[in-house]
Amino acid sequence: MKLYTAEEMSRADGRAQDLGIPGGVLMERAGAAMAQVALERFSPNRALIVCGGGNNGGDGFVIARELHRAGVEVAVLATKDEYGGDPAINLEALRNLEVRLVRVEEVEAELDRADLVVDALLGTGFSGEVREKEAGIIEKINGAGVSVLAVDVPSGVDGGTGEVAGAAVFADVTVCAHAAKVGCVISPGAEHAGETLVVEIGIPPEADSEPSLLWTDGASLRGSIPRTSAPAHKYSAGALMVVAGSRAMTGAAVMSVRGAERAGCGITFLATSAGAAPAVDIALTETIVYGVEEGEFGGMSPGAADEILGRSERATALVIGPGIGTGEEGRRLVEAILAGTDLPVLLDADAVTSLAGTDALARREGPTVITPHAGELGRLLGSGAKEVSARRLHSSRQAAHDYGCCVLLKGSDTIVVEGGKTSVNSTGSVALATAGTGDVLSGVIGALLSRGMQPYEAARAGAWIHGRAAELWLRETGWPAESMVATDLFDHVPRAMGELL
Ligand SMILES: NC(=O)C1=CN([C@@H]2O[C@H](COP(=O)(O)OP(=O)(O)OC[C@H]3O[C@@H](n4cnc5c(N)ncnc54)[C@H](OP(=O)(O)O)[C@@H]3O)[C@@H](O)[C@H]2O)[C@@H](O)CC1
Ligand SMILES: [K+]
Repeated sequence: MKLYTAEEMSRADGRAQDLGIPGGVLMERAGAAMAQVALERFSPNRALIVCGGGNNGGDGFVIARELHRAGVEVAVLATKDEYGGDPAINLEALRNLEVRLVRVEEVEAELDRADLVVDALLGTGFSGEVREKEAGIIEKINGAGVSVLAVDVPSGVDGGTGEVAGAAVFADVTVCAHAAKVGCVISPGAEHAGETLVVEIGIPPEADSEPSLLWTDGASLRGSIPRTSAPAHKYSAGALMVVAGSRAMTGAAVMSVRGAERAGCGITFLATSAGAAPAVDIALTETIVYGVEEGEFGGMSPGAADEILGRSERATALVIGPGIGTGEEGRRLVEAILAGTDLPVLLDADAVTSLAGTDALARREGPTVITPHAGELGRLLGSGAKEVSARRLHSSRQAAHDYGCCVLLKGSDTIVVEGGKTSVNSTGSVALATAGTGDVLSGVIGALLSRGMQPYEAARAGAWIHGRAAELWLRETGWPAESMVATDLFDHVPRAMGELL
């Protein structure tokens, strides 16, 4: 699937028109294809088409004409007094056909009778906060409990970022013209979009440009995972040092290491607190477990950094963070390890949190991936979880820029950013919203780093494999998503990875 921002879409549209394809033709094809989706998905009897003053509204007029032609009883709200260009032409056709045009005061009554609303109020020409009049219409649509098909992007969602500053339509299906709009796949816009579909509208490949955001699907990763070829030994297949766990959190260490094993590490080492080591050792048959000096709170003490660095001599990458605990000791330990190695490092969970307010990341020259969720990134940036959740694309890009590392922002729309590159992951399930899945992810990406993948590619691939493993578990068990536990992922990580080879 191709992802376009509003600017990229309007560039492609402009180039198509420069090539001699009239804008009206694009609008006609968009509207006709979207009407077809409406008919197939919803089999409506009575549809209300809500049309704004721009080309999104113009698409809506075409949809209205097509639904009318198919025998659907159609009512159209046109919010602008005077239309111009292609929308005006299509509105005129509706008048000639005597399609019912309703006033904004009649919207509530129409919503009561409709079994489908087509939201063609605002498209890619919108950003910021919806004005009062349109916000009122959006609230009525959301309150009506009627199925909603959104045209191109749910009205009120910023098509280029997924940000929602005020009122925004909640759609069941969003049908995008030519390319999926970024705002439909990044939260919170993604939750407003429902299912996102793309229809062709006649823009030729000659009009396309390289998108600034990549959709991480299987095809974009196939062949990127290094294979172990003969002659191989356990170190050449990837040797990962995992620095994880504390007395209170032994599971995090186990899950990170086991994720790494299944993602193909030749050998795994674990450094954990001396108190946690015996329990962890029993759970990790294939791993070399080092119980290191323990600090005050049952975690590893900063003084353990030298031993950990020494034990990492034969490692090809490190994972630091799962279950190590936050606080002063954790911070000093992480800083000391980072200062002592140029190996590729993945920092997760507590390690990310503990680096807030330090320059340890910005100073570091070795390849680095951080894998925070919104709360952890909020603490790191000093902006808070709410701000990160509202501006996920902006926040992950800011962190990648400020800290000069690869950032993987977890969520249903996992975003990976490094330098000028940004991607959004395509796999996953709500099943992953359970304790320990993040630890597994750190191990999977750590393994890929240890096997020689570059940070951005390792993070993209790891996120895809992790999400795909959850999908495979759901498919195989048929169990409710809520019943999955993180350890269920282990058996499915290899199969997910197998799909990329
Ligand atoms: N071009 C293409 O590639 C193709 C585009 N296509 C379609 O066109 C769409 C893009 O059309 P677009 O550019 O005309 O903008 P659009 O989304 O209709 O928004 C403009 C309207 O929004 C209004 N408005 C703005 N801000 C507002 C606010 N805060 N609160 C309230 N209202 C606000 C603004 O009002 P104004 O400020 O002018 O009074 C104006 O009326 C695209 O999504 C796709 O569906 C397809 O037909 C095929 C090819
Ligand atoms: K819309």
